[in-house]
Amino acid sequence: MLLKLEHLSKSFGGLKAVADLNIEIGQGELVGLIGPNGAGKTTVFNLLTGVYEPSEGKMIFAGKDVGGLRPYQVTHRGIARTFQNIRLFGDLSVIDNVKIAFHQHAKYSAFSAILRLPSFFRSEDEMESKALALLEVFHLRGRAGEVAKNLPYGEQRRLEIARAMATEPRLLLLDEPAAGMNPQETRGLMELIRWLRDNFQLTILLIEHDMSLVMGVCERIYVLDYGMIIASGTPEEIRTDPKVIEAYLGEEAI
Ligand SMILES: Nc1ncnc2c1ncn2[C@@H]1O[C@H](COP(=O)(O)OP(=O)(O)OP(=O)(O)O)[C@@H](O)[C@H]1O
Repeated sequence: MLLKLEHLSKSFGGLKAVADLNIEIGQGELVGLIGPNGAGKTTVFNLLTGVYEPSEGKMIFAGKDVGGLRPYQVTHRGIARTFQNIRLFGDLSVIDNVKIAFHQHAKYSAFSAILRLPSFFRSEDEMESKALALLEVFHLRGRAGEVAKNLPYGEQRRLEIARAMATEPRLLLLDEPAAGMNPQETRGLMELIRWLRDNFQLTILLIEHDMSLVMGVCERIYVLDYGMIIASGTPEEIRTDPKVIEAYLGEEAI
């Protein structure tokens, strides 16, 4: 098991945003986390990445408790994320956005081996080649010199994932990666997510409201409502679960 959340809870004052959560994710799995607005999904990511400390419970990643670690320590352990609202260095070039992320990279990685690159980059040239190789993967190499904020929205989202990948994670957390994308961009994103998982020995946990993406790429799905898991299973099981339909999907989804 790569990630195990045991009785994880987070309270804000009287509000239990996450309540007694139990989640297990195996190496290489592609798992979805869905649920209505305010269900606690982003709070789970904030707990996992050290933004918040759990009120109760444990988070075991790669056999070690990551509860109470600072965000940079979590990155070093091999967990990376993207945000619901894109967070890039808008005034910097596309390639500089990636280079900055290299500085926070994790120790463990299949990344360098896959791109056939040495795992250490002593010179600026080496850093440049590694950044370009990564941009190539995300079909952004031609944009390397452009200012990040000038990219079309879908490309900014891809750049955000590229930056997360630059830290060489074992677990990638994607918070609404399809938000604001048109259907064609969403289809491209689905292919990219599958490709990343398959080629980087990556495990992916994603939050998403776009059901075509969730049902299309996830092998397993957890459904949160009021901080609690109300269902988990395959996309087919989730689609037809009466509790999920009532709390989230609505009758029209059937
Ligand atoms: N820092 C905070 N302080 C107080 N309450 C918070 C804080 N962060 C989240 N909450 C509350 O916790 C609950 C869960 O919020 P969270 O953002 O995790 O939901 P979500 O499932 O990600 O929702 P959405 O789909 O709208 O992004 C909400 O009621 C929210 O208002």
